[in-house]
Amino acid sequence: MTALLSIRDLSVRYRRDGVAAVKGISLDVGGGERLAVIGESGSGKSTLALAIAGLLPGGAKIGGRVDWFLPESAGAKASLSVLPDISPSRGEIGSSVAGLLFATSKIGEGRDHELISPLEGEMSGRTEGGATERRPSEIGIAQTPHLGRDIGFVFQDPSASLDPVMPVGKQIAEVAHTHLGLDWPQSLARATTLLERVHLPDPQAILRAYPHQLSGGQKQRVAIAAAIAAGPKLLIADEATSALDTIVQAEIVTLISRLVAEDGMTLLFISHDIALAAALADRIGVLRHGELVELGETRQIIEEPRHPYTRSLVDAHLGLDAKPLLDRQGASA
Ligand SMILES: Nc1ncnc2c1ncn2[C@@H]1O[C@H](COP(=O)(O)OP(=O)(O)OP(=O)(O)O)[C@@H](O)[C@H]1O
Ligand code: NI
Repeated sequence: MTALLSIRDLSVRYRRDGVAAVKGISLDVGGGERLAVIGESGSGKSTLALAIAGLLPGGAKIGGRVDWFLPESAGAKASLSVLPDISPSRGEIGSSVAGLLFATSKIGEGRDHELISPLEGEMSGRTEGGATERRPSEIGIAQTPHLGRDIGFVFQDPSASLDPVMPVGKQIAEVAHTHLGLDWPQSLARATTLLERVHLPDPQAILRAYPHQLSGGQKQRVAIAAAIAAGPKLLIADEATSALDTIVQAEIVTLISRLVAEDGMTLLFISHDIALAAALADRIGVLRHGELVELGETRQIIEEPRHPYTRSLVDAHLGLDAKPLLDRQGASA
């Protein structure tokens, strides 16, 4: 399996004097694989996801590196420029959750050296006012991802990623328009197709609906449609089903699984729920207090966990529910 991205010795500290939220994580994510990362609240799952997507807040201190191996047609070559890049849109990303999915900024540009400084320095990507101080790249030819185009990000709360005053069809179409260069009628047609693909009833009506007119599950389907609208290589779902009831949760997991297979995407599925992770992942990584304590094939993690903590997660689940973890299937999506 060819790696899509390679994470080496990644550490993130939100505060200079604070403990690291993730510590020394090394991990390769293969192209087309479905990797779940599980762990209890506060174990660093979101921090890892945000670091990969280049979405950590400006004050975060990052060590280690993340290298991407995007196909020629996708990621732009890393910029070796050391000129300051003053980008207002980049500043917005740190401050606003709404619109992340639709961010048009080239968040990844030149980021291989910004995101992960070889020194444990301040993250240089977003200083106040959006000014960027560039460091010469350590990596040189590595390619860098753009949020929206190369990475689709689905958050736990769909309301946070959808604009409340814009019809959802327009929000999805904008992603296609921005990243694929489609004209507006083509972008709207793509939005309609995507609404069909996420199994929303009456796509023509939903196209014109506002987020508040949709249920939580429907909003999450819209958020997923927007996340995949530009055909990203990597889909990151961070607790994307946690706010939904069990049945809708299973439907959304099945939906994500189908879309990932259909589009040949790589999936990073973040969850505190080992059963959900087992239902769709090829491999599972277990985070505890910011460290990756175990990483293995789903079957090995469930049937022969090596780390005592993984074992306790599996046992705790089996104690609650006798259904074998590996035999679960999501409901139809
Ligand atoms: N913006 C932030 N500023 C300061 N500390 C933070 C910030 N975000 C997260 N942390 C801290 O970093 C650690 C890891 O948090 P993170 O959100 O990555 O965990 P998580 O596994 O995603 O948890 P959850 O399951 O609750 O979403 C926690 O101690 C958390 O309090
Ligand atoms: Ni989280």
